[in-house]
Amino acid sequence: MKLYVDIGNSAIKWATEDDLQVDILHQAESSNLPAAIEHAWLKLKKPEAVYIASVRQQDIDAKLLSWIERHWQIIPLFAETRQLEHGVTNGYKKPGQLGVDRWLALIAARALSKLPQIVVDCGSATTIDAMDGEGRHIGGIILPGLRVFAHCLRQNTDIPHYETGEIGDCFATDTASGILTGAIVAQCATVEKLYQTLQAREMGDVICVVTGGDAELLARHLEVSHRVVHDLVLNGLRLQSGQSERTV
Ligand SMILES: Nc1ncnc2c1ncn2[C@@H]1O[C@H](COP(=O)(O)OP(=O)(O)O)[C@@H](O)[C@H]1O
Ligand SMILES: CC(C)(COP(=O)(O)O)[C@@H](O)C(=O)NCCC(=O)O
Ligand SMILES: [K+]
Repeated sequence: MKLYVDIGNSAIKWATEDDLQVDILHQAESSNLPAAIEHAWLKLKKPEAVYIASVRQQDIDAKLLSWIERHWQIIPLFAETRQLEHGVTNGYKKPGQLGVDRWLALIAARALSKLPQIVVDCGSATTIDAMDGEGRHIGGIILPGLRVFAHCLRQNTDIPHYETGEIGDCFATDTASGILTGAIVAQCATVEKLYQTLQAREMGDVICVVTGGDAELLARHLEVSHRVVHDLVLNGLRLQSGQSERTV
């Protein structure tokens, strides 16, 4: 059994080879590792290999690494951002600077379609990357994710306490809804802008793939056609680890 692990700034996600065949993804908060995974991982059959993609600090990775060594006597392999892999060329000036989660999402997206693509990952940050029909990553942007967006406002203003908001149209009529709607509208409008820019550049069809913890929420409000793929990063990790492409 192979275990694939994606450590983001908010959540740790994991899946076995079998889980990925049927789009199952498990998750826990990534703030308290390894305690957050211990209960679930102790129930797993001992894996023959563990592959990790992490955008967290090295001491967090190190704690998980020693848990894995202690319980399963194996040393996990860490994914890395590359210059060229699975038909995708990294567009960053310094390729290694691109987050490994973004890189893996790109190679998984390329395995899904050879059309030009916008790849959106809605997590702690929302990243939006563009890739042309030749698999060239053109570049992308980083926005605060939906939660961070609201958190930033609370941290930097004396905005009075507010309850949960709802999204109606663009014109919210209470504080909570104004903040939530602001975050969603800002992100959707940005995705749409990059989509249209790529469409004009490529002069043809473009597809949009959305992943990450807030994918469904954002997707509900996106006006461009799109597809939600929850396990995009884990599928990229699986590809980098040497497994063949899967038709998702
Ligand atoms: N059950 C859930 N538990 C925690 N966060 C969730 C859940 N469902 C959706 N979310 C949202 O997903 C976000 C985390 O998404 P994720 O892609 O895992 O982020 P990251 O890769 O940065 O860890 C959270 O900020 C939250 O808004
Ligand atoms: C942009 C990110 C913080 C996103 O992290 P996430 O929301 O998945 O936790 C991460 O991909 C990262 O640290 N990237 C390095 C900088 C870059 O990609 O340019
Ligand atoms: K992200």
